[in-house]
Amino acid sequence: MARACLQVKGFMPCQYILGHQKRFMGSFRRTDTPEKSNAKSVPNKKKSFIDSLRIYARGGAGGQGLVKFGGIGGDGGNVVVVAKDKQTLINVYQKCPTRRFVAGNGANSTKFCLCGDKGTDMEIFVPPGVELVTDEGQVLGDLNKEGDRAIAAYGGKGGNPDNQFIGRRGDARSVRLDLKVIADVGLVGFPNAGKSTFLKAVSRAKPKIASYPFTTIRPQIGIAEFPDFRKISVADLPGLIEGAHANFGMGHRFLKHVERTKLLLFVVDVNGFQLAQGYPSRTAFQTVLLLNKELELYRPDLLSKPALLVVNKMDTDLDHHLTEEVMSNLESLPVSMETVVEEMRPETLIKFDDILTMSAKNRENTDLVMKRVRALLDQYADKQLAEQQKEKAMMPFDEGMDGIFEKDREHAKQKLA
Ligand SMILES: Nc1nc2c(ncn2[C@@H]2O[C@H](COP(=O)(O)OP(=O)(O)OP(=O)(O)O)[C@@H](O)[C@H]2O)c(=O)[nH]1
Repeated sequence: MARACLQVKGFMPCQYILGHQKRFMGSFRRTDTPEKSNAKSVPNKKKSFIDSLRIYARGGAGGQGLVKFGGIGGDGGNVVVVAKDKQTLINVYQKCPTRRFVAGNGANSTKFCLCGDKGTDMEIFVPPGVELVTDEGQVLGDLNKEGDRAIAAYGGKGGNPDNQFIGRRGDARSVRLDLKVIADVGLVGFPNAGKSTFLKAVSRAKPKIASYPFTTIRPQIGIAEFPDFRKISVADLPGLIEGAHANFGMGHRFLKHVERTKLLLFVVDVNGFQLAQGYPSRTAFQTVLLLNKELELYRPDLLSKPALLVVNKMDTDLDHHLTEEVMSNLESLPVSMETVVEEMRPETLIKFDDILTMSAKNRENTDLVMKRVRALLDQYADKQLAEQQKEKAMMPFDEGMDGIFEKDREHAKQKLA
């Protein structure tokens, strides 16, 4: 990717962008793959937020059986990860800095107690939104709401006739607890576009706002409340940069939070984006295409999410010249794509449900944007419900189909007779 960037005139090599971002972000280290980054990640004790934690989980060993009396050993306990509200990953780390979680062993069978007791499960409480992933990339579970559970490591079977009464060892593996923000709306944009300002305008959240890029280095969730008490959660996600899909500039750590939001709200600065002096300058239209491309290269299915585009900082475009330019370019897509270099062009274009303008700073049109967001969320929820009902009606394993199984049973009985 870095090489590809270099070949294009005006394209900033990703490592340069990264180097610059590093300066802005202080403690962030370069990571080429998420696995690598997490393999090394030991949370800084001073950090108040982490969105990924690698743990070692070992199930308890099975108890020994008693051959003489045919006694069965107890099964080893499991290491279970449980979603709990108000829990954080940093809590998990603070409670167990070694990040080693071992479940209890099953009890041996004795002549006084032929069936050994099962080992105690080890429970790890994590915040909802955590995904359990092994080093091999296997997803063990997705904990979306309080009470959801997944097993990180199974306990070994107790000794029994099948294993010659020798209790088995439990599973032992490293598991990554990957937290992905769950929100109705995810704000997506380049740094400095005004995402945090928008969040502040529509909710009571108090995100950090500054005129330099990468002010937001962790997702912030605000709740927008309507007069009829309807609430919509909005996640301010850290700004993306070119090459984020290839994990440049902590790209994956930022992009992963987009996955679980229901609607994507793209925020672009009408003046375009320039990381700093000496870096390539992008027009607002180019930033839309680049964001589209980053998402496409990271996970193409994200493009099918409901999406709204908001062109921000209208107060700075007094003669509306820039707004008209970006609007006309967006209207004449895909023809207008011919005006940008090929490397910026996405293969599949996001279908925006609407394109709006606002001034987040002056709170102009911010309510209108939220009203549109609400209408779209409702529209998509209705659509989803209708689809689910349609699917249910077509499913053979439905209540209405019990009769068919009944008929099958009757048919089998007749055959046997
Ligand atoms: N003139 C004007 N300035 C704005 C507007 N919205 C945001 N800004 C300014 O733009 C700068 C960046 O705003 P942020 O809200 O921090 O931008 P962001 O997209 O959250 O930036 P990152 O945290 O880097 O991702 C701040 O100086 C804001 O005051 C707007 O509508 N008009």
